[in-house]
Amino acid sequence: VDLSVSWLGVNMENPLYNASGVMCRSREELDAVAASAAGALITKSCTLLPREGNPEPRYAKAPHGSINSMGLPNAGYQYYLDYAKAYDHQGGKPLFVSVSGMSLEDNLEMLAAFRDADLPCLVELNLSCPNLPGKPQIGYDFEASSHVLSEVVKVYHKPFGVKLPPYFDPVHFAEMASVLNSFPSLKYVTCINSVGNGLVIDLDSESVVIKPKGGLGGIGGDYVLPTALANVREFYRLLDDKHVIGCGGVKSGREAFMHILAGATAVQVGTCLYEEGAACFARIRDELAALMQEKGYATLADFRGKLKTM
Ligand SMILES: C=Cc1c(C(=O)O)[nH]c(=O)[nH]c1=O
Repeated sequence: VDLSVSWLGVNMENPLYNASGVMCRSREELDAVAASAAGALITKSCTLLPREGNPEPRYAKAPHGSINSMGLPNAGYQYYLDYAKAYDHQGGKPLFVSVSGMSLEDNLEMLAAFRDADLPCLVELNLSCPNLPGKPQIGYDFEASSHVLSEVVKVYHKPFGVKLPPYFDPVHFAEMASVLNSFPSLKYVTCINSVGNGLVIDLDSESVVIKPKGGLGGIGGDYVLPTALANVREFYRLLDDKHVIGCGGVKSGREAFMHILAGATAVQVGTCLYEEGAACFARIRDELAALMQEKGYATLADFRGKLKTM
């Protein structure tokens, strides 16, 4: 079976890569993803200046997934720009850079810097960080999203992507799709970011499990798979001439297959990568290949977006 996928000028030997935020804050972590069986790699969302992030513990494993309120800890955009400048784009795997400025001005300054560097990597604007105390997720404000994107495309003229929060209402899917469709250079969306502000309680200690925000944090893992699949499917259906990248609940070839069946061009792994390490990519890749073999599919295109309805 052929697991390769080529899209937006990038060629991936398989559709799997890390979810932004997991195993991608330092060059050592990024190199580990590049050295693994992953088909691509994406950086931790970056801000204008380095950030320590929220107080620890800020990540916890939960019975069916994870909770995090990292608070956007990152080395600052220059660090990832330098990594992208030094990266072997020809021989290496596709590199994506995630940008999540603390303000529109910061985002525009970072995007201008990536524009001027004229690198082959694709830039992804994060509209959905749920863990900055006092900062609403841009993606939940359709007018704000439209304004931000209008300003972004004035500065950044190359194809780019956005990381979206999960939506839970058909009207919201339609509204956000309408906003996104008005930006032709926006060529892909990644669905979904963590399901924001969940609360995991430890019964023995009768306590929350992370320190920031009274224990509230973004939820990932098995808990979010149905929501992730719905977002992939709805945006696959509603967006014109854009790719959808699936993220959420992928821990085996099965969920990767589901995301692609729902329409995903490629698939990211977050919680499972955090817990299992980079070996998960070879395992999930082989499981996906076996499933395709079993079902008689030779390529991803044979079943991409072909979810049956009743
Ligand atoms: C960029 C910040 C994010 C963070 C974080 O750094 O807290 N966690 C997430 O689950 N998603 C994010 O988008």
